[in-house]
Amino acid sequence: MEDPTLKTEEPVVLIMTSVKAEKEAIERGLKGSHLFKVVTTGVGPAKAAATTAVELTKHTYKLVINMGIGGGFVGKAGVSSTVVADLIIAADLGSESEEGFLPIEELGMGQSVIATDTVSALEIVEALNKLQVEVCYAPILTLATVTGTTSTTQALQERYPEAAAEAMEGHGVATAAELADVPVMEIRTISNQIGPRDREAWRIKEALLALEGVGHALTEVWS
Ligand SMILES: O=C(O)c1cccc(C(=O)CC[C@H]2O[C@@H](n3cnc4c(=O)[nH]cnc43)[C@H](O)[C@@H]2O)c1
Repeated sequence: MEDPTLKTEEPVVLIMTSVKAEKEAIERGLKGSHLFKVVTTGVGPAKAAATTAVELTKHTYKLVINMGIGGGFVGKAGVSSTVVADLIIAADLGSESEEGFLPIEELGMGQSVIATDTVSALEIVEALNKLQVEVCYAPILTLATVTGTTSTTQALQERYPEAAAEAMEGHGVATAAELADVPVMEIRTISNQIGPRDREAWRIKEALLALEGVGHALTEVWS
C-alpha cells in the first residue's frame, strides 16, 4: 500500500467484518484512528462482496482488509492465534466429479485464488511478531458452509495443504476489491479448530480479544 500517513482526515483503509461484535473489537484496538473505517457485511461471501462493492463506490480507499474470527486447521493455527492471508481461496467454488473436486480454474470459468497485498501483509505480520502475538502467514479458505465433519476437514487439508484457516467472507471481499482495483488483505483470529462441529468449543471471547490486538497492531503499522 502507498504510504497512508499523508495528511488527511479521511479513512484510507477499509476494514470489512461480518458481525457487530467483531467490528466493536477491532474499533477498540484502533482507538479512534481516523485512517480506518470498519463496516459490517453480514455472514457469507455474497453479502461480503455486495457490501464491499457498495462501500467502494462511496469513497476511495488504498487498502481493503477482511477481518474477523475464523476456524484454524489443527497443527497450523491454534485458538487465539492470528492468521494473515498470503492467498484468499474460495475452497468450494468449482464442481464435484467422480475424480474429486474441480476448482473453477479447471472449468475455465473464473478464479478461486486471489493474492493479497504482500507488502502490507508482511508489515502487519512483523508488527504482530513484535507484539509477541502468535501469527502465521498462510492461505485462508473461504467457504459458504462452516466445515463440521472429519471428512470435509480431511478433503480440504488434502486439497489445500498450506491453508491455515477458514472463514466465510474473504473471497467475497477480495473479489469486490479486485474489481475496484484496490489491494486486499485478510486477517483472522482463531475462535475454533476446524473439525467435527462443536459450537460449545468456540472461544469467541478469546478470539475477539485477539482481534482487538490486531486492531492495535494496525495502528502501529499505519498511524
Ligand atoms: O455469538 C457471538 O457472540 C459471536 C461473536 C462474534 C462472532 C460470532 C460469529 O459467529 C461469527 C461468524 C463468523 O465467524 C467466521 N468463522 C468462525 N469460525 C469459523 C469456521 O470454523 N469456519 C468458517 N467460518 C468461521 C465466519 O467468517 C463467520 O462470518 C459470534
